[in-house]
Amino acid sequence: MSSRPGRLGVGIVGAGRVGAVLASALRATGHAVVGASGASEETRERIEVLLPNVPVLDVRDVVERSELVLLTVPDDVLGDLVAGLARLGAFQPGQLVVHTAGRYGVGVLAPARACGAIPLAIHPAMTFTGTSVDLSRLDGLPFAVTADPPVLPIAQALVVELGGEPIVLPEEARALYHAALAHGANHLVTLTSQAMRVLTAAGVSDAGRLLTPLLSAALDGALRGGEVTLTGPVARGDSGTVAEHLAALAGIVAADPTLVDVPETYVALARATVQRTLAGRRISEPAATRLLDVLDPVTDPATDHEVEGGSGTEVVRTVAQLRQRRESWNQPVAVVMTMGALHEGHLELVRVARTLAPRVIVTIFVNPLQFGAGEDLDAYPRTLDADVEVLRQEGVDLVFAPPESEMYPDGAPQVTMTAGHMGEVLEGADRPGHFDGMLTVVGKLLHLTRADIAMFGQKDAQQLALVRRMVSDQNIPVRIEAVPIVREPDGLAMSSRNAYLDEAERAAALVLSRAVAAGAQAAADGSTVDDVLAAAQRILDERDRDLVRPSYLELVDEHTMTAWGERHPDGRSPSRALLVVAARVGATRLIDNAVVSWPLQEEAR
Ligand SMILES: Nc1ncnc2c1ncn2[C@@H]1O[C@H](COP(=O)(O)OP(=O)(O)OP(=O)(O)O)[C@@H](O)[C@H]1O
Ligand SMILES: CC(C)(CO)[C@@H](O)C(=O)[O-]
Ligand code: BAL
Repeated sequence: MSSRPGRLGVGIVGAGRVGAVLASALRATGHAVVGASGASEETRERIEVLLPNVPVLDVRDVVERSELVLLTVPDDVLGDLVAGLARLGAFQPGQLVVHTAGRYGVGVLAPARACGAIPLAIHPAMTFTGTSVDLSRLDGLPFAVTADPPVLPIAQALVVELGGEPIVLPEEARALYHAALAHGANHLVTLTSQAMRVLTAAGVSDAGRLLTPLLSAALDGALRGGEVTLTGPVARGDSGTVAEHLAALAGIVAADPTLVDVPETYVALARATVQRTLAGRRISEPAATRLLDVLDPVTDPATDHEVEGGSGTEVVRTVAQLRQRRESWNQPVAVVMTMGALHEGHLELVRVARTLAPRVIVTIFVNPLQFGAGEDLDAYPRTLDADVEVLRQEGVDLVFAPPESEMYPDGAPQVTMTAGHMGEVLEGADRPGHFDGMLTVVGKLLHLTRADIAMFGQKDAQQLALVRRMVSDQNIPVRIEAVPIVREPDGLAMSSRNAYLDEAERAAALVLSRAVAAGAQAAADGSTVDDVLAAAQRILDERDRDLVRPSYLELVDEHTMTAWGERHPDGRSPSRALLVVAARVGATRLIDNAVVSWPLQEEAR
């Protein structure tokens, strides 16, 4: 027991790093350490070094012999230990029972309190090595202190005696307090070692030396000034750089899978950084959206890696990643360009592509350039996860699903494609600029994928014709393959926009496929151009006029999109033409068409 007045006999249960250091500090202030318990060899050694001549006793003896019991066991065993000691009757009235678990207040000591002991919780906000080096760290060190109000001064005095600075915390704040400390300190270690591992992978021999000034300055800045001291690509809204980082990190993970935790952490922290810089109004909402797009889950190179390893379908989000994958292939490549929300029509393009080339790339990008003001850019269905899943089942090699910032890093491009007159008729008349935007992105995607073959659906016939024309006018080295329209069993041409239709609209929409089918039948029966149009028009006239507002119904040349009547005012029939129709069904714009061909004798007429 204590030898000098006011000094206490201190017992220490679980002489781990913290316990041994605190007990040693108490001893230095004149308290007697009457016993320590510790099962492991390491603990015993620590007791010998930091607490020489202190007897190693079993737990119960330590508690029974001391006026101040320091419980420094792991958080998870503390509750059971206290309850067990209480059951054994080891605690005494008036005894100070102190624990040092950050996460708990004094509630966990309730069984000791029930025995008349005085429960106190003190937690040094420090990481300890368990050696004498730690003793100097106690000087001025903040300690969280929790105790019942009447005995709070005892806990505070104890901390002051240890050289620390007591910071009083209510019982209910302890878990948050401890979460904040663990997040800040422990995760800082994880983060720093990740940065060191990546630098080592980049060939830097002394990563610690390289990082020390920067990380010290960053930490110092953050502690003094908070988030406003943030620098770097997120704070600048530089999504291109972030995308480049992700691509580079994906590269090192492919070379060394033990680094797989790094891109995951990068993405999580970059997301949080975006949110904070946005909240602090340091970046604009569009800049934040661009950054978050780049950081979308599938951008996570770790996920890419899994996808690649798992099934052979890889999802990439950046131009750099696409180029890297593409360069590793020597075989012919077919590309299927889509805006996602995939359906059987798209899958038919994929299936045909697979028969034409050993490698298939599918691009998924809702291209803002081809949407006019007031069109459905924002509402356009985006179902990336489901799309990737079906493409995986189709055995697609690569899915390129870039965020907008990858395709247009500087916003809308300055130099673009122009469709010319052919882009101003039919769809182009209703959607000014649509085909310019479409051709611009198709051109880019052809360059990026360096595809040998590109698949386009006959459903978007004017698009198909324009792409062929661009490829020819611009000498782009690619073969364009058209795939016939895939229809629902009742004839409706499949389209991602069909998802917008309600039941009544869905039924009313059938009038489009029925109209072009009627025209095609009339041509097969040998009718004149006018009669073919009239047959289609008759069906269109039967439409539900509240729901269907036709935009055009025309017979055109499938390569030039010029109306057949314009070219042949005499009404002579061609051998083959395209019957195209468009209408708004409710608020949804739908298109359809049919290739119509006349019997040979009609052609000769
Ligand atoms: N029913 C279909 N049959 C054949 N090809 C199709 C069909 N639907 C779309 N495609 C083709 O798939 C490619 C990608 O088209 P997109 O992603 O725009 O789909 P969509 O269903 O046409 O969507 P939207 O609702 O915008 O018309 C294009 O080449 C398009 O012609
Ligand atoms: C070809 C295309 C993918 C370009 O955005 C788009 O117009 C489409 O989905 O048809
Ligand atoms: N389906 C063609 C692309 C578009 O409508 O924007």
